Amino acid sequence: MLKTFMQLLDKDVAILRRYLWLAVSYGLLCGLTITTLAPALGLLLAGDAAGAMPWLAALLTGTAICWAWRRQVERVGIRVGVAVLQGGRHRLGEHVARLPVGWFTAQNTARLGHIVTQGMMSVAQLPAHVFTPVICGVVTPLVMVAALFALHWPLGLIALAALPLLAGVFLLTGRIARRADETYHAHFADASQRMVEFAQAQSVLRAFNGEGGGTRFLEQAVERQRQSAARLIWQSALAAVCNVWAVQAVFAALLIAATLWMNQNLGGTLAGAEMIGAIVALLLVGRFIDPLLEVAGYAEVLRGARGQLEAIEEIYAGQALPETAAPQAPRDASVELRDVHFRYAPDAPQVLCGASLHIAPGSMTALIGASGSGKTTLVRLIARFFDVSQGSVLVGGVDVRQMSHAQLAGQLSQIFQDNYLFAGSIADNIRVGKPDASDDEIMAAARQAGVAEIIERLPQGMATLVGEGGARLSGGERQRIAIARALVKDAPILLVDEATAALDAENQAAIADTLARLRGQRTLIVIAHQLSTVAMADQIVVLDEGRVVEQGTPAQLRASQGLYAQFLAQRQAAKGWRIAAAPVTAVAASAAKTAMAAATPVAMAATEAPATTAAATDEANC
Ligand SMILES: Nc1ncnc2c1ncn2[C@@H]1O[C@H](COP(=O)(O)OP(=O)(O)OP(=O)(O)O)[C@@H](O)[C@H]1O
Repeated sequence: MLKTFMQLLDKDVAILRRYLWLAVSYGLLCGLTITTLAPALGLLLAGDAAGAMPWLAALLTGTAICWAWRRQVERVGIRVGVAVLQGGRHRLGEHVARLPVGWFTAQNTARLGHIVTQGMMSVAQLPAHVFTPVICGVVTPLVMVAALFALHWPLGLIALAALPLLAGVFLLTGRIARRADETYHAHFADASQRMVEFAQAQSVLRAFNGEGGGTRFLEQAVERQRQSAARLIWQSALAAVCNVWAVQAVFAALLIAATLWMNQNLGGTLAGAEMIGAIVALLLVGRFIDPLLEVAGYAEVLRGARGQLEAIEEIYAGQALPETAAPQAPRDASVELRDVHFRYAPDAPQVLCGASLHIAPGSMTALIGASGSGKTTLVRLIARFFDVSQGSVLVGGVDVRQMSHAQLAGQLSQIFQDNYLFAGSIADNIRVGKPDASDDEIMAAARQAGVAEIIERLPQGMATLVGEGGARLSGGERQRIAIARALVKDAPILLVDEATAALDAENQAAIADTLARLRGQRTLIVIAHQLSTVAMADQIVVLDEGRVVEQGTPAQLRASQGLYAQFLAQRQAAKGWRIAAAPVTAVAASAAKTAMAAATPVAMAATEAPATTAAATDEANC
């Protein structure tokens, strides 16, 4: 628990140490103050009021100091909580930002959301509201054990033996409810994820609702959450009752021992001082039990918080991609893959099996292949979303693992299918590519990406708000803004996933036009879906089952009668198309026209090639 707190606080950890020191010394002070009751009461019962005065004065002073000390403990506890909320979220965010993109599964994303919104708040409240009474509830009885020993050693012995016994009971009951707690949190995260999915997938759900409940997944998740919540409540109540019973059992044992001692005195065998001692001991027993009851009451809260802290620990356990201590600057805008093997997880099938290719600076490369052949994975590896399992990826002649994150990011711009627009204006979203871009630069990128035509139609132009995730725009408009954002960055290498499936012909043409304009200015690596794009490439790379099976100019591949030539022939047979080996400028100029006229994606053709699935792409195939 403390380790996670220290991780969250990092440089602010000194405040946690100060808090712990204050809380422990507060517990000690409380214990010492309570024990002054013993001589004070003893002397008063013996009729020595004058002798009791210094002890009563000590009791009063101790109480005043305890009160002031407690205020100080709480103040510092609140500062720890504030530091957790302010710095902890930030540090967790920094850690998560360094994790490979593969970490962001739906489950991890939901868990992160739950931690940042709810978990962090509960954790931040712990020092001020939970740790103080718990620390005090552990330290104070320890001091009182010494006092009980001094009064009557059998009582001290029972009290001492009770402490590890109670700790054992608390741990046991904590373990019983812990599994229920873990299940509840897992189901809570799942239900939250399903809720978001439900909201986002309304169009799909409504389209299929008649067929019998697309909401089934959400209903099942909510039901699982309800059941696990009921189990958690039941088991938590049971644990709380067991804890209190255990403390009451200790109280009963001490009471019996003290009463027996008193009975002995009533029999007249012991002196009056002993009798007074027994009465004082009874009082101390009561004060010994109070803090323990408080700890028992907080055991459930602590267990719940432990679940949150463990979830934070799991996030911290995610391994960031290693950064080199001696980064090397890229020499040019080339890209090279050398015998790259890759799988998404140790037990997952191999996705790339010895892929090698070289992309010259300033050239345009079209990646094509059947669905699942590894095109997106290959591009992700160039951007170092993950590290290769074997082989190497070089950007500008330098292994991406030997470059700093900033150096690599400075070389690359990306336009992927899942381009996300932030809630803000069109200009804000374009500026994400280059935060210090001038208005002229933003406008130039907007023009280049065809955004200028969009803003002309909008009354607020560049200041138009796009909504969360760009929800107020069409798929094509979002795509163009994402292109402008990538262009304003002005990186020498542009990675493009030509997501045209959801775009209309006009937008497809705009994208094709943009690519044509950029040709020769940057190194373009395009997962090509349009035959027009493929045709304007300097080089085509055909992937099949994670391997580069063909590589060359469009003319060379047509002539080689391989996979590329096959699907070209299929397309031509189906549509009567002809991809002319026209000069590049002519192709570029006709790109928009081609896309408008035919718009048959390469991916479609590629799916007609021998089917490739992740399951088929296993070790044996590599
Ligand atoms: N995050 C991931 N975790 C595990 N496996 C993945 C992940 N992303 C992709 N895969 C698997 O890797 C294989 C290659 O996927 P990839 O997306 O690279 O193919 P692709 O050629 O781009 O396909 P498409 O044209 O359909 O987009 C597929 O079998 C896919 O299931």
